[in-house]
Amino acid sequence: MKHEINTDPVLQIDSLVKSFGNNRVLNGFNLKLYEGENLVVMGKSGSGKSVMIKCLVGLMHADSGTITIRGKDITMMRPQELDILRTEIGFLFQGSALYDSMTVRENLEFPLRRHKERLRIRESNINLVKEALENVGLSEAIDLMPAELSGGMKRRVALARALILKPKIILYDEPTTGLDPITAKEIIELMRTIQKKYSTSSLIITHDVDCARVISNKIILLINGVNYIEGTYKQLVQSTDPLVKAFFK
Ligand SMILES: Nc1ncnc2c1ncn2[C@@H]1O[C@H](COP(=O)(O)OP(=O)(O)OP(=O)(O)O)[C@@H](O)[C@H]1O
Repeated sequence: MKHEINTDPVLQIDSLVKSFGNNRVLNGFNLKLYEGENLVVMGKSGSGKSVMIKCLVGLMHADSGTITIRGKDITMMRPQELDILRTEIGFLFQGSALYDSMTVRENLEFPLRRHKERLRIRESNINLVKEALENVGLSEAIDLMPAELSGGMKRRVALARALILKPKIILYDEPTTGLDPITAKEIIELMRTIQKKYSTSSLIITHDVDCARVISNKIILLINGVNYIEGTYKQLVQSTDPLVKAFFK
């Protein structure tokens, strides 16, 4: 792992607390994502992974704690500032979330239209769209509608859209859910290729042990609202703790 020496995390969560009534979902959760790292967060269904992601992208307010992205505390940010910071982060959500009424090309142009000028990106939209589709091996799909794509192709297009503004951080929320094992492997390979090509830092939420094994530099298990344990896949898989073992059966 190439980090933790003389570098600040690109993304840091400190003592995050979030309750819904009496249900304390996050109870002092911490996370540090370093440059070029693939950090996987695993947790059982209902453990608070989505709540953590929602706090991270500003869709939900935490009760307490701080979230720092590239040195800026987002919990103190106004919506406009947050919108700008979001352009530095690519998101790949569960279910791909493409706009069904737009072609692949229009789906990819969407973030460009919103942010290109402010980001001072000079390249033409079409070149950026072509480059992004090339990166995910789908150049030929440029004029198709989402309904004409398979689940794996949709995930690739969503990944191309997440990459089009060349973000330094990518958040993957269940990137392989709903895909057959072969397509899931292809997506994992693609995530690795992209990480190498653009030196992105990735935070990956997944249930998929195979995905965690292949892609992670480090894994955090979110249990009872806290980082129950952190370590490499090798370290965690050797744990004798029944709570940890349950993840790697
Ligand atoms: N808006 C909300 N209002 C009330 N409770 C909520 C809300 N959002 C989430 N919760 C609760 O927070 C807990 C964690 O939910 P969350 O969706 O983060 O789990 P998860 O780890 O992402 O699960 P999964 O792996 O199934 O997606 C659950 O008990 C859920 O009921």
